[in-house]
Amino acid sequence: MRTLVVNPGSSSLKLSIVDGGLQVAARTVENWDGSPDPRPLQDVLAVSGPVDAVGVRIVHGADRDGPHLLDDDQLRALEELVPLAPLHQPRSLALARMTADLLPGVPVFGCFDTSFHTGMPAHATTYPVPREWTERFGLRRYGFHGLSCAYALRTAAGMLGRATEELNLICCHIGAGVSVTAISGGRGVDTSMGFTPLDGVAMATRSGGLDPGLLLHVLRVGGLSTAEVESALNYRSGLAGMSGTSGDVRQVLAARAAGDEHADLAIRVYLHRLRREIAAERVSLDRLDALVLTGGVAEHEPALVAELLDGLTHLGLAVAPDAGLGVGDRVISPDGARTRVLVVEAREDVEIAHEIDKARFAV
Ligand SMILES: Nc1ncnc2c1ncn2[C@@H]1O[C@H](COP(=O)(O)OP(=O)(O)O)[C@@H](O)[C@H]1O
Ligand SMILES: CC(=O)OP(=O)(O)O
Ligand SMILES: [Mg+2]
Repeated sequence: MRTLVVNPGSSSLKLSIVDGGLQVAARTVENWDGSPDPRPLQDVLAVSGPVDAVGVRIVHGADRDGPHLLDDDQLRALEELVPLAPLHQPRSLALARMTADLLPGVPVFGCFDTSFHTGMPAHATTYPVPREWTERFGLRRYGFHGLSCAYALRTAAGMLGRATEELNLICCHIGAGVSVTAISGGRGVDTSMGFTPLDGVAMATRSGGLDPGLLLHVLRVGGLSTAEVESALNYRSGLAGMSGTSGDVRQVLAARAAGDEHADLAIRVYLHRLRREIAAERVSLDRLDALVLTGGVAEHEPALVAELLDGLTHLGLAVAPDAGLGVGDRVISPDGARTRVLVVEAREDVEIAHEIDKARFAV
């Protein structure tokens, strides 16, 4: 079965045609401004020819477990989640509508970042706020990057020769969005992103978790509107906000190498928060088999990965001295290490096509 996968991230639009688990055509728009332009879709379809299904990555699916056919009712229901993922949800829904128009008669499925985390225990999903708020506002930790985690888990299991259900992993997705997830029994058991993908560690342009008192202070003394605060936390924080350079790790690293002290501090904060979160996720696992690093930064910045791991030796994590030279999915921990460290290419496209194949076969 041939599937067109549409993956709108916060910094890029990734289009991929997957057939039998393999990518047969692809098109990536880097530094994507979010405009729903049909041309990249038309280009990739011109290369691949007809497709049997479309899979759209949708970041917020609330408690939806597995792919859903995106009919008008589903799209309307998913529209209600826009305020909980303002960077992603509108883009995904616009693209779902556009592909349905471009490919009449081809089923369009939504596959959700949240599905992998729907089995999280209540002690990980519940916020310590008045119970009345939890019920009235539907507050809970959802977790995101679940399609990436599911693919990383399947790949790690293959690399380590173990069944997915028996592996205990920490998966760090380090792209424009960054998250850390504890995985056990084939599912997420705790994760750094929360009710929204703004929580957790520092990201390219997002702040990650903050002291709620800090936000109250800024609102009280700064006279800022909700929209101004939302925009600052989503687009002008994280690496971009701290460095004043860019949210792109490549540019911040270049500025640091040129002696820029703000870029240097930004990288130190970014790594410190990642290490803190990795240590925090460790408490949800009775044993850690492997740390899996995935996403554009993990895949392409071996020196930064080595710097990250340098501060994690107390968790039994280390990188082999010659690890930086590898490409593709690889083990980077030293030979014989009890806890392995893996770098796995983020392939949400392959995972989405896999989920749709499974769902259609089950019908
Ligand atoms: N050689 C590289 N190619 C692409 N991205 C890179 C490279 N080196 C570092 N990166 C980082 O990876 C980030 C993109 O990661 P990716 O997982 O593709 O993001 P997303 O899917 O969240 O848009 C870029 O912002 C950049 O900082
Ligand atoms: C959930 C999320 O942050 O996704 P991305 O990294 O693609 O922006
Ligand atoms: Mg991504």
